Amino acid sequence: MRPSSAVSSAEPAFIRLNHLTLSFPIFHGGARSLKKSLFGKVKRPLATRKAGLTGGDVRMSEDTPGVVEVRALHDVSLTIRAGERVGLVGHNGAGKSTLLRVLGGIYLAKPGMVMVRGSVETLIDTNSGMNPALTGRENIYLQAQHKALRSAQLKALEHDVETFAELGDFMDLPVKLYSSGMAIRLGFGLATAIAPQILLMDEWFMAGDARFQDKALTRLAGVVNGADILVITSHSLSILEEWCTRIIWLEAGSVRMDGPTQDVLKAYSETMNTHV
Ligand SMILES: Nc1ncnc2c1ncn2[C@@H]1O[C@H](COP(=O)(O)OP(=O)(O)OP(=O)(O)O)[C@@H](O)[C@H]1O
Repeated sequence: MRPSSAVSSAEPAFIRLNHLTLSFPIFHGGARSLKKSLFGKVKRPLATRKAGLTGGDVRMSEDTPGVVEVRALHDVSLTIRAGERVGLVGHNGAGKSTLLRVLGGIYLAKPGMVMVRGSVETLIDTNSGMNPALTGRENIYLQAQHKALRSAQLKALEHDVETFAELGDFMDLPVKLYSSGMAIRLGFGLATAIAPQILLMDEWFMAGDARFQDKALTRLAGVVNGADILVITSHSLSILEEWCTRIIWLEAGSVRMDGPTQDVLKAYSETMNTHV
């Protein structure tokens, strides 16, 4: 099975976010010492600190009194249409992975704030969509079941993933015994076997060994060509330059710049260079 044909759908893929804000509560009112150390001296949200360094905004919740939260995304509005290859950049903790997880339905946002149309495949967590108690092969069968593949398609999927992942005997051992690199091989092979309309990808796939990275990039090219929309987060500007038509630069959970790849990467690099 070649990773090229997108799952057919009557309508082109489409993503829209409307004023999306997403926060993680980090402790409740009882934990006074942490609250005191965070807010005791400044008496105002740490959001007022110099932006663009690390993490989202640590602040007192406006909705739940006494709760401190990390605001990972703040008032993010954007539209991504079929044919766009979007890269997410930003400092550590800027909100890139959180945004990917929202688009992948892993974090739930309020209805009306997130609209995703089209089949979605995520390359976000090494084990996402896999049952660690099952063998690699059984996980392939599980995916085939979810996708309602017929017997011949299942055989093709099994052959394709097995050949790509090169796990040898481990294909018939439980995934929980795999190293992280081995889990990536299987997860990547499975997620890229049938191109979705929307591919959401974190840079973790680069964690494989050098040979795997070459194979992964070749395979990915097929998937990207088959998918309507790619959203990828990476700290590698060369990968983003190569793969993306548009870059969204996140800073402390907000969109700082959104535009053509060259323009945004230039501005981003200049700012990053002045921070070091
Ligand atoms: N499950 C969670 N619980 C609490 N806080 C979280 C959680 N996930 C993310 N955060 C916080 O949300 C903010 C954004 O994190 P996120 O992982 O989206 O950043 P990122 O841009 O992907 O960073 P990196 O480049 O380091 O991978 C960070 O401040 C992080 O501490």
